[in-house]
Amino acid sequence: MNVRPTLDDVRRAPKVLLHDHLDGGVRPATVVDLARESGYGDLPTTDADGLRAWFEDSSNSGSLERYLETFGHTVGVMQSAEALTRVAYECGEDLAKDGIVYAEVRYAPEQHLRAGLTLEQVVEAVLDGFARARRDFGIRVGTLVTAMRHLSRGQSPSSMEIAELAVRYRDAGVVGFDIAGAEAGYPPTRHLDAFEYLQRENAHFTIHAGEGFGLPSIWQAIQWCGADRLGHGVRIIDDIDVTGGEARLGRLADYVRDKRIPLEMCPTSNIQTGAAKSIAEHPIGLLRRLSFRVTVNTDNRLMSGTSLSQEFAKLTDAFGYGWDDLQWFTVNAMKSAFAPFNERLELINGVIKPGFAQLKWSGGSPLA
Ligand SMILES: O=c1[nH]cnc2c1ncn2[C@H]1C[C@H](O)[C@@H](CO)O1
Ligand SMILES: [Zn+2]
Repeated sequence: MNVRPTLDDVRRAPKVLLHDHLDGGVRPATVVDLARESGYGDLPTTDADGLRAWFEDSSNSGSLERYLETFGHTVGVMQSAEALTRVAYECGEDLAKDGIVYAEVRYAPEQHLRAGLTLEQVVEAVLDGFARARRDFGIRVGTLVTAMRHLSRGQSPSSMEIAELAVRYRDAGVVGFDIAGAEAGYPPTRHLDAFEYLQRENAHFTIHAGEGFGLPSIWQAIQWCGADRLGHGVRIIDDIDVTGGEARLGRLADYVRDKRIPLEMCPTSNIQTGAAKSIAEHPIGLLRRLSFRVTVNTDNRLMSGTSLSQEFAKLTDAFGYGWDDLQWFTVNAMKSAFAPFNERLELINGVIKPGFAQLKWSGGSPLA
């Protein structure tokens, strides 16, 4: 019997999330609280429901640059150690309640220095919030520190300083590094020194690439910078020719698939920024059929009004995915995580596979 999981079923499944921004997942009520406490006066409204709607509406422009403008408000209220710890703790709680067992959450430390915190204080405040969430909700969260790719060269802190931060805190819960921000006009190679340093240090990193810009960005991220994973990577589709019914892969797409380079796909976010037209037309359908190493992610739960379970439920509706597909995406994500091998193995064999087995045989609701 083929069984299609409902949203409630998906929530119960042990899931893995690799691409989620700390400043893109703040609870609207917390943004309001923190604005009041810190005297931040620029919020478009101080009504939490109104603010939730404002973030979602403002993020639907079809442009990555406009989408990114909304972060001014979340970053604006995350300028103290207390605020950062609270946001991280609540993030851990929300992810755990969505059934996530392992997550990697990213943020740009350089954006949280306005009230006088040092980079180290920012990192430690966030780690503290996630450590508390682990104690209270059992969820394991590794953090990625992000450098903003559009900041001018030579500016302080540089992407190199953020990379050094990742290495300094690698044994304390920072599992990797990332670059984010506007992609067009800001190629990954601007930060080559940081990526080369991380490679020499045997450290992990992912790069937002193939979202707001196409194949050259993906090519640079992999072949110049040595990215372990691609943030989004949706535009790899431009290197796949599907005319005539059979998919023909170009050299770059072939390489990405052959090397099992993980794609951190974020369907709803891609529609909001114009990287994909609709869920039904999202490249994830084809890429999954072609067995790329695809993972499913949220990107920014606040801006997209979403959760990982909702992303899976949308895909299930659009592509008819069943439990086997959901487990495949989840195991892909766990295999691709920056956590140590033993921890990944333990979660796959001890938590994910038994959890899905139980749901498959008892929890699923039969297809109508
Ligand atoms: O999807 C994205 N693409 C590029 N940059 C992004 C995306 N989502 C969030 N960001 C930026 C805005 C945040 O302030 C920053 C760090 O989390 O990363
Ligand atoms: Zn992102």
